[in-house]
Amino acid sequence: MEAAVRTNRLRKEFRGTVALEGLDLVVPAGSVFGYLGPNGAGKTTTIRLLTGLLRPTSGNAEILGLDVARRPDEVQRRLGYLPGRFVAYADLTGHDYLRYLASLRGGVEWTDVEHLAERFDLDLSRRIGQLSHGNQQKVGLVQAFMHRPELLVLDEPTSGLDPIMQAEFLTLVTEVSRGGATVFLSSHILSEVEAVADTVAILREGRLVRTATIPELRAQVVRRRDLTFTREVPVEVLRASAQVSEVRVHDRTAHLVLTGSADALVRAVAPYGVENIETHEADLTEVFLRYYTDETQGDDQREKQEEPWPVA
Ligand SMILES: Nc1ncnc2c1ncn2[C@@H]1O[C@H](COP(=O)(O)OP(=O)(O)OP(=O)(O)O)[C@@H](O)[C@H]1O
Repeated sequence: MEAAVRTNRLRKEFRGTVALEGLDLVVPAGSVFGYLGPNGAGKTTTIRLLTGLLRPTSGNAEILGLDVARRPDEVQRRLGYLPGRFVAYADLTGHDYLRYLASLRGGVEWTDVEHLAERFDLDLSRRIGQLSHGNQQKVGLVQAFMHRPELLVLDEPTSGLDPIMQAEFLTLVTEVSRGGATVFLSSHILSEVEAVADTVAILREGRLVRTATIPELRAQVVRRRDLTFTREVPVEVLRASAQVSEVRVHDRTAHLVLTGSADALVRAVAPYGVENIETHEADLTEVFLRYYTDETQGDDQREKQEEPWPVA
């Protein structure tokens, strides 16, 4: 598999603080890769290592087949990079600033800049210092995309954007990805990652805790139903059901984890007098948050700790 980004036991320590430990990442060329983790997990540190702005304590990173520490200039020329805190020259207009960057970089079609500014409803004639945070962020986005890079490394790109602009950004990511570019996207917003990413990596306390495709994570979403019966819970029927993987009983209510069809289950238990069905639709957020908080415990222990009802 061709990798746009590959890291090998990448490690970064800041005077006694280990920000990143033994990171082995492979980002397939042409993919949209979501990079997630709670505050302080090491996402920005990773991105600064990938873009050659920091030197690793040990290990290495390759971008588009180039060793970043050895060839930072070439890496930076070929990337599109949006830093987490985008700062530009406040006294320049968006137009003059982007012209300046385009002349430094070379290979920029000015019509691409104009189209991007139009898409993001960005007024290039205003001084950057007078723009709102969200509009400054748009200048950052335009400079990251304007030279049609093969790889985009974006640190919290939708920070400050309103929902319409967030949606526009996601459309742009999808378009460049269809065009063959790779997008490495760090984010706190799970829904946007879910909407565009093929693969996500979850980082916690400087370590990678999971890399998975969105369908793999979706398969972990637990569907729960609480069925209350008019008389005693038909425990054996529920346990024998192919639709159910877990049964806990409290009084006349069965708390279930569904693995199959809810309709089939309801038909199977209808003769036993179902009084009420409550649905708890979990979403991907629940899966992500499990990795953010206590992944080290593993699923078995978690189940035991969360057991508020007697197990049938
Ligand atoms: N220049 C630095 N000097 C000292 N410690 C640093 C430095 N940069 C980052 N750190 C530490 O490294 C760890 C990871 O920080 P990093 O900014 O990479 O996290 P993050 O995942 O990007 O967080 P956030 O989501 O809050 O932006 C933190 O403990 C942070 O305090």
